[in-house]
Amino acid sequence: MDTRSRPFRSVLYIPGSKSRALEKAKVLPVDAVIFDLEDAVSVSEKEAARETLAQALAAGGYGARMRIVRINGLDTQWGSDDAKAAAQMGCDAILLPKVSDPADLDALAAITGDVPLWAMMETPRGMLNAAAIAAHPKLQGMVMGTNDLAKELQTRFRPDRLPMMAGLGLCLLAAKAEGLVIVDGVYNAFKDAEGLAAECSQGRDMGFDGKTLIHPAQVDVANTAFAPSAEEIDLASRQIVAFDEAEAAGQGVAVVDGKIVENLHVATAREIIAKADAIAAVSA
Ligand SMILES: CC(C)(COP(=O)(O)OP(=O)(O)OC[C@H]1O[C@@H](n2cnc3c(N)ncnc32)[C@H](O)[C@@H]1OP(=O)(O)O)[C@@H](O)C(=O)NCCC(=O)NCCSC(=O)C[C@H](O)C(=O)O
Ligand SMILES: [Mg+2]
Repeated sequence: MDTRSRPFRSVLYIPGSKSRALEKAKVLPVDAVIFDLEDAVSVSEKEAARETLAQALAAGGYGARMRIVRINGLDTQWGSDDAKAAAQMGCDAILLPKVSDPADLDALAAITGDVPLWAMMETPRGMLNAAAIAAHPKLQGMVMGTNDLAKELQTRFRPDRLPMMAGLGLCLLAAKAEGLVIVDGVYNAFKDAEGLAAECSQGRDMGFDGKTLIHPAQVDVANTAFAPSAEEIDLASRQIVAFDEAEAAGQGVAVVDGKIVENLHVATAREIIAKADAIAAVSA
């Protein structure tokens, strides 16, 4: 499936070192998995996790879920070997942490060849260079790293995420300008479904494609928040019908529920229907 036409409502991090979690992902209704070799794996397990992950991916069983491998940074002692190994794992993309400059992606691509790349956006310099990073020819998607960003910015976590907004906004603009997928950061309190739902709702309103997650308990909340609602699908369907009828009658504008519907609204309506169809396809 083409990356832009597949859903990314729920993108679950799985530590590459945890065989049980690697197995569990095969039955979870997630749109994508980030197999992590970076922060979720302790220093003492780095090499073993690389091998465990290679075996899990070789065994397969992840179905339609997009398989993304997050390696350690190339400035670490594991990064280069991770990159070489990930390029042979048959994954769908490789995710590089702490991308601050397009040259970081050049360095990775020199090792990984044609494998599509994703970028963790989580440093102040990365925020400022978001447009240039998004324009990298091998880049397919961006993932917000809001924990690292908070650390670098020395901000406090707030429910409204006000201190993050400049960075989130810059990355969203950059990703949208280049037609990339962009996924929001994690919600750390994985037992707080209400807080997660509020943050997912905010992320959806802002235009993120989905949410990165750290625990299976978070999956249903994200899948619901980032899917078109029944009301949105119903309205989109009626807008398309009304606009088609208006056009057939030689008019450029229709009215639905007291609001005008122009060709740009119909384009959005068609995207909503396409997303609902894509979700139905992966859920079947
Ligand atoms: C947070 C956890 C350490 C909690 O683990 P645990 O105590 O084992 O949870 P449970 O007992 O509730 O687990 C129940 C079952 O679910 C499986 N499980 C747990 N987590 C996952 C997962 N992420 N993927 C798949 N399956 C998972 C358990 O194996 C249990 O299964 P079973 O026994 O068969 O029922 C743990 O959830 C965890 O390690 N989560 C991932 C943490 C992580 O990946 N962190 C790094 C990414 S966040 C980040 O770095 C973002 C970014 O870089 C930034 O800067 O913001
Ligand atoms: Mg991080």
